[in-house]
Amino acid sequence: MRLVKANFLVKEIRNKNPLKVLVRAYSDDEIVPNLLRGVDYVRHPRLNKGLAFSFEERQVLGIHGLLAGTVKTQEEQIAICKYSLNRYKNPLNKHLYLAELLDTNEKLFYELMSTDVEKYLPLVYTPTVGLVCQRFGLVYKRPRGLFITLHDKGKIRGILRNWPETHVRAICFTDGERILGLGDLGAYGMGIPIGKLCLYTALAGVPPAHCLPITLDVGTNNQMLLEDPMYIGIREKRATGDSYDEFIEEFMEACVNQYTHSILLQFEDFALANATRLLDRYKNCYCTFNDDIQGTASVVVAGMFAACRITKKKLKDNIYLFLGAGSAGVGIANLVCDAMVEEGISMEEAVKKIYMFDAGGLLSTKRQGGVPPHATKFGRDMEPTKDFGSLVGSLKVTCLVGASTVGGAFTSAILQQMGKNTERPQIYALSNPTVKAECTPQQAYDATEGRCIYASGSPFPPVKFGGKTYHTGQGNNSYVFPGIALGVILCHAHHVPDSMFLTAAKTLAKCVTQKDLDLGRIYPHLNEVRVISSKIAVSIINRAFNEGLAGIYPKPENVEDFVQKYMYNSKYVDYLPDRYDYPCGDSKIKVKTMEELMASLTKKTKKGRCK
Ligand SMILES: NC(=O)C1=CN([C@@H]2O[C@H](COP(=O)(O)OP(=O)(O)OC[C@H]3O[C@@H](n4cnc5c(N)ncnc54)[C@H](OP(=O)(O)O)[C@@H]3O)[C@@H](O)[C@H]2O)C=CC1
Ligand SMILES: CC(=O)C(=O)O
Ligand SMILES: [Mg+2]
Repeated sequence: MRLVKANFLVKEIRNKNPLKVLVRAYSDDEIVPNLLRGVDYVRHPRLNKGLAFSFEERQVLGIHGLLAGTVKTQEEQIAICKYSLNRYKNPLNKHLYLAELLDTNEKLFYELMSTDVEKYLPLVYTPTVGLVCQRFGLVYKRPRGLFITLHDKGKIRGILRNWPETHVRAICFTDGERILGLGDLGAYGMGIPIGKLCLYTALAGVPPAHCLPITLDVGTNNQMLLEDPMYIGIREKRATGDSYDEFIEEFMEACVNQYTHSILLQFEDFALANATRLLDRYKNCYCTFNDDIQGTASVVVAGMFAACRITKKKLKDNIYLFLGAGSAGVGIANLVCDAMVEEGISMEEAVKKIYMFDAGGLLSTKRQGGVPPHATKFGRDMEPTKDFGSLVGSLKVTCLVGASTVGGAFTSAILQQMGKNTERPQIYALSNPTVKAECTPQQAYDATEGRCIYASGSPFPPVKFGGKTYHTGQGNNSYVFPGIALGVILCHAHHVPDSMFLTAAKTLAKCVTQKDLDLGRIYPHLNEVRVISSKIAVSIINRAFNEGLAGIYPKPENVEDFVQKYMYNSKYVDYLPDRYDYPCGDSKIKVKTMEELMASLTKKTKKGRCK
């Protein structure tokens, strides 16, 4: 929501004092709050500017005296925020400071984020968000999203109506069962949709008012939480079977009924048993995607495309071994196959280049219990094995992908073997948060004589090797899901097919510069991500029109402009534009300066026309 124009309606002038006015604020796309008093501009995080209200604004809004006698620019305020943040040593405290800022001054929060995304992202997202979720009972202060519990069955639409924003365009929701690599955190998982949607705005400029975080509280099987006095969710074992499915079904329908069929529904951090099943059920009838399956696939394939420029090979020239054959692992494997098919080999040939491992060992058709249904495509007709390390050597793996939640699983022996298999081994340690990473970049560089191409799900400090410093990149879906969402929202896409994730991967890979590659990263600098998101959005909109999936007509003449115009601007708005159109009684006052405004108001009040 951008306040482009603020029209002030005189509602009441008490004691003939034209400065005490009640005002009504309009925006370009909605009447924000219907009737605001001046003080609401200070109290409402969306409108608040702190000490940046000019003296004129303070007079007109009747807030003079509520603020200290100095006017500070947004830039000066940012400097104070940075100073305050630096004083906290603990990331959780830094997060709490930022959350407080968001709750009091939304624009200042997003403007601060925009000054250094690389620095602030880890505080609102992984790894700190993992800690936030684990402590959510302590962190929780005020509603930043909706909790819908199993006991609300039959009333979900009514709960959606309670959300105060009317222009919701995207919902990110979790049932809290697989929060990062931390497992079942039940209602404490709320930190994830809040964090993800914060990135919609910070990384892709989707207006905050258009985003709704939701936790579907269906219970938890985490005994520690069930016994935790601070736990904020329902104290029941997780619902399963029909009870769970009916609940999800009602939720999906309620969202569409409340916000129309073009509402974007992002599944986040569902456990494997539900993630693929629900995506398959809903992807062709709702505008929906699963970030862990599809978003992750997109970012990893982008990294692989960029890595091709280093290895001088194609995707089809690699042998891939995955540790973890869950939502992320199988999602990536499927998209890599699609990309290899585009390189000219058959799907059958592509699948043969991929080997997958889960907790039960190699996905072998001969193993006891067979291959899980979501991964049957990757079942191998090989002897079962649980010896991951030996497979790395015997298969001559060139690309190692970790999405297992097992921190340190890529031992130095495994990494050394990767260095023997190929000149430039690719190592993706994707599990989050940091402690769950399959290896650190330093370990990967040390074990491969600095020859590896590395990416991790969570950020790591720079690597020192052979007298050089490398800045490895973050293979995290945050590079793609905000931009994809931006495109989908803008063109009212009917669905979000896998092809869109491949499109996003190609767009992201093109943004990687030679300088990035030289620095050791296969992703662009995070501080570029807003521009990248807008490029991804453009490519998604073009794809939606090409595939007949766009819900708007006609196609905008200039898609870049179309995207830019929508994107949220975190700079403060001047609430007193230089020409007021000031309805008063049955006539309008047209003035250019504050002095003219005051003079006109006083004149009209004396005549008794503006009571
Ligand atoms: N970087 C990024 O952008 C993203 C990172 N992730 C991270 O990836 C990790 C996995 O996520 P996701 O796929 O959704 O989770 P899932 O629960 O769907 O899958 C986990 C997989 O890891 C396997 N696994 C567990 N323990 C072992 C073990 N000891 N040895 C081998 N395999 C094992 C599981 O096997 P089994 O089923 O047999 O138990 C399963 O196949 C998480 O840490 C998550 O944070 C996820 C999405 C995005
Ligand atoms: C990044 C992400 O989505 C996850 O770790 O689940
Ligand atoms: Mg996730």
